[in-house]
Amino acid sequence: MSINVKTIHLHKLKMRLNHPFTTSFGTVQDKEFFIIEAVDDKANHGYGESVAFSTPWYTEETVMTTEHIMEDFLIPILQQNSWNHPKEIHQLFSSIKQNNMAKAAIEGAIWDLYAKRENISLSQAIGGTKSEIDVGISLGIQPTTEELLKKINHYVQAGYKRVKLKIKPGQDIDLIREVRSHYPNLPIMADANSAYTLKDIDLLKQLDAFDLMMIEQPLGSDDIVDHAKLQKAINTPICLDESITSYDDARWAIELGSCKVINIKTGRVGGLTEAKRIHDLCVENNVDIWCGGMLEAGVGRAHNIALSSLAGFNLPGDTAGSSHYWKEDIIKPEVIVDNGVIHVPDGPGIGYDINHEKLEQFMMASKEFHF
Ligand SMILES: O=C(O)CCC(=O)C1=CC=C[C@@H](O)[C@@H]1C(=O)O
Ligand SMILES: [Mg+2]
Repeated sequence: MSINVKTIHLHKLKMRLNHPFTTSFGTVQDKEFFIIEAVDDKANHGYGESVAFSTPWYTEETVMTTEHIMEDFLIPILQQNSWNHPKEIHQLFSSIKQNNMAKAAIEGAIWDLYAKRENISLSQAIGGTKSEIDVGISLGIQPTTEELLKKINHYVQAGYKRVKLKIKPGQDIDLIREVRSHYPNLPIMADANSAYTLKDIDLLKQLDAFDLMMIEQPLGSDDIVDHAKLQKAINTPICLDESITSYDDARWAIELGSCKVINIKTGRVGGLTEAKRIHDLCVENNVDIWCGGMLEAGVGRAHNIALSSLAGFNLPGDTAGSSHYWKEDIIKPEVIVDNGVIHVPDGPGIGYDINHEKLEQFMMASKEFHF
């Protein structure tokens, strides 16, 4: 059955995070992004969310490049070509290089629309089987170690299954040692967001003493060669984030031995279809996987929950509850974490309703494109 899209809306929103999020390369507090709303001939509404930040510090994309690519290239491709299933969209968009977050935002709205037309959940539509997913918490760099320990305590009490700490040169070994001394058995991981080079190998070797679950993206954001050298030299498993932007990136990294874990984010890899291919590849090769986060609002979070319901996601993801990020989210009900677990919704599509009042409240602009 073909999907007869009538309109795509690009709603631009701005929402303020409860707490500024600081990494090795900057701080985010006000998040601008797009909610993509695709409407079909039967008045079904599918939703996607763009995850690029306002500055290109995580990948090359920004809120403005996302808008340009969606409006001037991706939506016209959908208007000018015939297609029947969301699985075809990643291939259809392949004439446009990179710009994966723009592609994922549009493809995500079409996946949700498809699932709603079929009256199945998004999880079911992509082949998910889990009814519950385990979640961890990602804590940005804090002003003091006392504040970090206070936050860790809060999330450990709430049942989160692991804690991810952001590290950077000067705030690494001592910080991890301190946290580990307070929590001898807590599953802890560290994310460096590319803050180190191979010259730091002796320092990175010291991490082996703290029994970390993994170290995420210690080296260059597009590197897999130096990561392979580092993985041979340290026991701590390396998890790649920024370096994996496609199925082929994952295949090459696995072949080279650049990592033992992959963090899959739909935005970074261009959508759910590619994310699922990477999932399948990791399962075949016994590579551990978990679902990363991009400080999403409710729509993006719901997509992450559906993705995490695929059987191969064997480690807790960065999909914390709505209230960790926002005073009020744009979905109803909000995402609730119950003792470290999220129950995967089984209603049609993303399984959460849009809170239209909140959507309007946070909307800065809106454009529509007719088919
Ligand atoms: O809670 C989340 O959504 C995860 C937050 C998080 O760790 C990240 C979000 C965006 C960019 C990065 O700094 C980082 C990551 O690298 O995984
Ligand atoms: Mg990361």
